[in-house]
Amino acid sequence: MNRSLLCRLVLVVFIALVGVPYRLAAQSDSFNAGSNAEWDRAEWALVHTPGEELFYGVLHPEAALFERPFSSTLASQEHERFVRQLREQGISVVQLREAVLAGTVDQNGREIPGPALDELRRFAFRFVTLESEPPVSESQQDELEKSYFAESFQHLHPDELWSTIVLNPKITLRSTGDLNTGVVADYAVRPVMNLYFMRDQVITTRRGVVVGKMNSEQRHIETDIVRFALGRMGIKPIGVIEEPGRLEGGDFLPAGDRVFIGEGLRTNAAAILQLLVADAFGTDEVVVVKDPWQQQEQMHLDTYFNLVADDLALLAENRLGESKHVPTVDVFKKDGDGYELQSSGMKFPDYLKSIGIRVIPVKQQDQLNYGCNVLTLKSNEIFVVDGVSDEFLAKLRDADVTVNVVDFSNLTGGYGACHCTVQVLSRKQNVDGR
Ligand SMILES: NC(=O)NCCC[C@H](N)C(=O)O
Repeated sequence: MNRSLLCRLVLVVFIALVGVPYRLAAQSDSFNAGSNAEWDRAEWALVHTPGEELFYGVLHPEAALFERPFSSTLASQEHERFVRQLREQGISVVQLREAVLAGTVDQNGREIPGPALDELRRFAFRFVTLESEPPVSESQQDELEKSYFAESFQHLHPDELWSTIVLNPKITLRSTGDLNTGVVADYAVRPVMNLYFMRDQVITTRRGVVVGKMNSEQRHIETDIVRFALGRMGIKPIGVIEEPGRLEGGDFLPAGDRVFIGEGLRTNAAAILQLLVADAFGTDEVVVVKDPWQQQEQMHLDTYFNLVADDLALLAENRLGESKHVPTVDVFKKDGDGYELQSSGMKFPDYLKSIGIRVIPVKQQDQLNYGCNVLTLKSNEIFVVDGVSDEFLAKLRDADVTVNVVDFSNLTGGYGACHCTVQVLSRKQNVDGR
């Protein structure tokens, strides 16, 4: 059986077995999210300046999926400066917190009663857990939650609802018998300390936003938060990845009439199949970059590869030549309503050459210092983090790339840089079509 037939058969069997696991819906008119190519001018971006949730992460970096110890206070300050720089570049930056709290507080910080606040309160309530030690029966638990606890939750200010969402508190009650109020609690939190990596919870294709599914336990609920925020912004996702799919935004790069999607440590074939079946990319070609080297320091495609212009890319040197870490590509082509597998197994650098993309090789030390994780503002203009070598910066400038250097000394401690921290929700297509 030839490959294209096999691929079609897989799609047909998949749909027959599980249905189209993917809800396509029209986008709201109020905000047109969509990104055609990584080198188009960035217009709107969603970010999150880390707050109280990051403090818990820096207490034990490895448990938080972080690279090394750093300060959460200094990381927040660096992020605020970065947001200012993005705005100076003309990008409309939306803070996740502002989107989540939209319509619930006035200019003086007073809460605004109404449907928006009710919805936020209901949403935030899902992020808090109440238990008893020793455990009580289900009906007693219900009673605990529905009456006293739910009532106290009604008094929380939107700021506290936000804290509930990012800290995920768990309260365990113990009786103190007749002493004082008769009860004491132990408090635990499961903070969303990786939330500032706003690239990862969703992908923005030329058709709109798709909500992903995070691979790690620490990041699971982030997609719910971002989805809620998008709703507040009037953005209706065109799809949501379902089990057993895993999709993280760092694996996705739109490139005009094709997209690159990494299949590796964080994103799996099941998610890519769902995206193909639903035509979520809306492109003629889908290039699946299969990573033979799955490890945390190059967890996503955007940690070792990036696009700076329609004919210029960055690629980690240890993904080139005869290295055993060279990825291969599966290339899918649009055929009628679906996609068919056109080729499989070509080496990624050879494929890039075949489509006219020049590669700037990024030395291992520069890759480790997040040299590939640049944010492309428009064709041939990028943000890169401080700490990469002068040699690398010179190579970029020799290739006519305008480079804006930003200080991420603490932020990179979380294992990511400029690209990882920004979800570009819309880019303006270049007039000449490039
Ligand atoms: N796109 C990216 O490469 N994001 C970086 C995510 C870092 C985060 N600590 C993680 O391991 O998921």
